[in-house]
Amino acid sequence: MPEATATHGHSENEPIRTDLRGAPLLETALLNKSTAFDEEERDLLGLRGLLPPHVSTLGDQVRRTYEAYSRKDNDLERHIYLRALQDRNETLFYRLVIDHLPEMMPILYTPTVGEACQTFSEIYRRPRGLFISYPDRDRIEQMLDNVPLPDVQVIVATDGERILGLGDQGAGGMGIPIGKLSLYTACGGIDPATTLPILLDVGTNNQERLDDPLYIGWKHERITGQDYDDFVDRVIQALKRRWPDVLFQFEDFAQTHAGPLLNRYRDQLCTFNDDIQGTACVAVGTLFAAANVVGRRLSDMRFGFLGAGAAGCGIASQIVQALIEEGLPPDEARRRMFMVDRYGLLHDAMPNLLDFQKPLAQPADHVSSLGMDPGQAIGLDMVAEKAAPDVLLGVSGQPGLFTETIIRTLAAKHERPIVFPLSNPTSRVEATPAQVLQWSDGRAVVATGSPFAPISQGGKSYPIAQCNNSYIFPGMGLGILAVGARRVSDAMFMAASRALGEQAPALKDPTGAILPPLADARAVSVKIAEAVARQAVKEGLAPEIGDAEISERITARFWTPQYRPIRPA
Ligand SMILES: NC(=O)C1=CN([C@@H]2O[C@H](COP(=O)(O)OP(=O)(O)OC[C@H]3O[C@@H](n4cnc5c(N)ncnc54)[C@H](OP(=O)(O)O)[C@@H]3O)[C@@H](O)[C@H]2O)C=CC1
Ligand SMILES: CC(=O)C(=O)O
Ligand SMILES: [Mg+2]
Repeated sequence: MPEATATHGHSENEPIRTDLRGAPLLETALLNKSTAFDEEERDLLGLRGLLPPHVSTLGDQVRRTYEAYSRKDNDLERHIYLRALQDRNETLFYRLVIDHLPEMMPILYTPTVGEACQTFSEIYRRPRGLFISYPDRDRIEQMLDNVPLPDVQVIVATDGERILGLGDQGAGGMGIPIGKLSLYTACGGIDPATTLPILLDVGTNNQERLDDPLYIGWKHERITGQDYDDFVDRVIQALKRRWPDVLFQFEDFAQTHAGPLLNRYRDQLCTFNDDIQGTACVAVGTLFAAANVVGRRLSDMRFGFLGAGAAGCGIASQIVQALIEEGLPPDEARRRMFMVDRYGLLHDAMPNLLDFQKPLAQPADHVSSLGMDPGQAIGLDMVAEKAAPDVLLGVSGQPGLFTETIIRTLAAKHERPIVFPLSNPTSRVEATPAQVLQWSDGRAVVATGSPFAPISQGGKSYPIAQCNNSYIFPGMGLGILAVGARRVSDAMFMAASRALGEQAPALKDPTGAILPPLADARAVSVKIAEAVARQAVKEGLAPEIGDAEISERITARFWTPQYRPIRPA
């Protein structure tokens, strides 16, 4: 008998039946109501005396926990508090988080989740999710048997090698799947009983972690090559056998693995890579809105990138597709992309381009025609000067590389430069919004990957949009599950980008924000889910159902934190 099963799709008054009694029930986070168990439940479920006599409401509990949360003196302590609450009482955790989403998102997610991953071994309290460690590779089926809630519908998995812009965090990377799945529920209405965070523990090359006596992971250098591929394949095949329809999200894999794993598995199961595709999707959605603010079409613009890795190339590929859909020939669309990586601007005369970078490399003769020398490493400052991109995106994971000179150069060439320093966490941002606005005299349209407070400058306040894949994946998951999509296509991501772009306040008022407020995240996810689901049906990736039924299904499975009566089985 599972501890608790999926609770979506039922009316608020329909009882949940359980065999659990007394203390074990209070220990079961998905069923625990703590002081909100009513008199009848206390008698029927062996709780009398285990709780103080006053029966609280969920609202009382939210007030109590918010006060306790507010008393913590730093963000990591607030993170620890929220995670402990999640492990104690999930309904209350989600009610609290949803009621304070703009305030708590930076605590549960970037930037604080980065610190939580770095300190994961010290702040570890209770088990959550599945650690599949390389030495256990012959026991994967057995480990899957141990998953407490067997109705798994969404998995987020990482191997911890590229955690935000913080590099290899080994098993501490588990903080990311836990955080992302919390957002699936808080922002996308995915029933938490159907989610499973997974950490693929293949070792770590982070010496600090290896030297740490408290490190919770496998103390071994990372396995690589065929051993790595075989291990990941074993896990994925076992997951497919157990949950054939599961949505599997790859998260924070290093560049060497991110693209190859996606390409290997995207036609084998319902899967996507959030850093490649989710990031591309939110960036393109935000660019649709930004283009509206500056009163131009994307297909009239050029795009400069710092960082031609998983995120950078993912974003560029989807922008190319958007430009093609606006009418540009594919070659011309690609010539609009200026991808600057560690060794300079990518062009086709460069040796050692990675396979996924090749389609985005500039023709060397085009580079020359713009006055740049393909025989030399071409830096971003040169690209800013000679190619004059209208849009500059930062996905390098390196702080401070959007220098004053670069931003001033772009601001001299464009009335409204669009500048998105997207690297996470906050400590890795390529330039702060305050810098970008200062160096562009307040003319730049800015969005960042991590949250920043509004900037006041020259008597004006500028809201800073958080262009983060968290706007996308919750709605993506909701749409996929609602119609039972078998695969995740690029066109489904494009539909999500358009649905996001259409919700930008800037569409109605060009001085408005380019992304909807975080407080509206649940409504935004529903719109994205509808668009994604419709696209899946259109492509034959989901059963043929009409728009009205799609909306009904999304509403029916949208999970809301509320206490339902609990009764003995
Ligand atoms: N806002 C959002 O929603 C998202 C933001 N991100 C952020 O984007 C960043 C990158 O992620 P991802 O693409 O997956 O990582 P990758 O490692 O795949 O890509 C980073 C790229 O930047 C290059 N790079 C490193 N240093 C420099 C430099 N000094 N100049 C130019 N290029 C450089 C790297 O080269 P090399 O490999 O040689 O080091 C690599 O190609 C991270 O900080 C991540 O948090 C990612 C996903 C979503
Ligand atoms: C947001 C995200 O997925 C990242 O920074 O990796
Ligand atoms: Mg990520």
